Amino acid sequence: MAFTTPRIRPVSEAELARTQGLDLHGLDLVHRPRRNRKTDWARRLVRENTLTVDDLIWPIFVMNGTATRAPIPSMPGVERLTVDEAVRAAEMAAKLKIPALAIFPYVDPSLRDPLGSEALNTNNLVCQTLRAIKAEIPEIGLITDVALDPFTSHGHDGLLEDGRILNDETVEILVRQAVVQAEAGADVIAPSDMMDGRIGAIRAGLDAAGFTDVQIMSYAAKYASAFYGPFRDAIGTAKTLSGDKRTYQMDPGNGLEAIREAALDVEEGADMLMVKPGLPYLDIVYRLKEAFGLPTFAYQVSGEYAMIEGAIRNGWVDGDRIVPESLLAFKRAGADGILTYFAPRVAERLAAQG
Ligand SMILES: NCc1[nH]cc(CCC(=O)O)c1CC(=O)O
Ligand SMILES: [Mg+2]
Repeated sequence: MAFTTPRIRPVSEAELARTQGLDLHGLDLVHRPRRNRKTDWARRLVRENTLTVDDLIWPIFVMNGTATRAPIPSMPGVERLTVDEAVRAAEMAAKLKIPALAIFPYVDPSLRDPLGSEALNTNNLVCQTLRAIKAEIPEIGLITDVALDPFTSHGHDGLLEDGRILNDETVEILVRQAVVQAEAGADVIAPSDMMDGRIGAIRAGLDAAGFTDVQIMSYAAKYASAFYGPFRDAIGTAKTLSGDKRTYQMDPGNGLEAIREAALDVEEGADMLMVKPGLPYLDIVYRLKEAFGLPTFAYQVSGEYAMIEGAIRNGWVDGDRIVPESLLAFKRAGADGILTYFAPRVAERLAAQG
């Protein structure tokens, strides 16, 4: 029989240390921040920021056809939806109380041309989706992307001439695109093109067409980022894009420039600001919220989604915890809401928690 030392009472770690010759003294502390973390109720009581379903905007991808969902390989768990499926998704989102959807089209390649003409077709995929959702689920907010990249054969957000992006000519088309979207039922116009002067021009165009109540959420600080890779797979521009977008999207090294860009958009009439990408640019979210105090949003973009979801699917991180933590970080930085592909999953969890 193995010999075991009988224990009269449990020995604390501190006592054990003492028997081994370590002399431990208490600290004479007034401040012990850990007191506020001692229990779950105390932690909840002092928590500065929380994530709620009201913080979520769900970006969805739409395509032609009926009753079909097509997986996007670089965004596991995300699918392109035909318009009827998008209506079902909107219904599910409204049930979960997600405030708004952001709509992005996969435009049939045969409809793409150098001018992005299909963007102005009043019956294009975006307009069809807007009308279909508005008819059935009027209570959900609909945000549309203003930029030409889903519609151009070269994959750029604006018009190209000898490899140069034509700023002012592009803005003229974007104004018409915004009006076409507003006519089809868009509640919020979100220009993601980064042309100079487009916010003021779009505001004037919307007002002249009678859409004074349509809001503008400006992608005020949008960086030229590799984190958009999977999105370009989703809308089918990854292969066609000629060159890169560094003459209009911002240099990742710049912070002060984001404040100047946002100041112009505020002056030109933006109702809300957005920063994109999200987690790698939280300093920009913080700075814009501090500087302008406008409703400020962040886009947790496709590449961020792919990184997190890829790690979850490999079992490397705990998805139930890492997703809400990543979104809470945006709130802490000052964001009023987050565009995230995790929106329905998070909304479901929040609803289950009550
Ligand atoms: N106007 C383009 C646009 N609108 C939203 C995204 C990216 C969103 C994401 O990566 O999830 C992009 C990509 C780009 O600029 O090439
Ligand atoms: Mg600008």
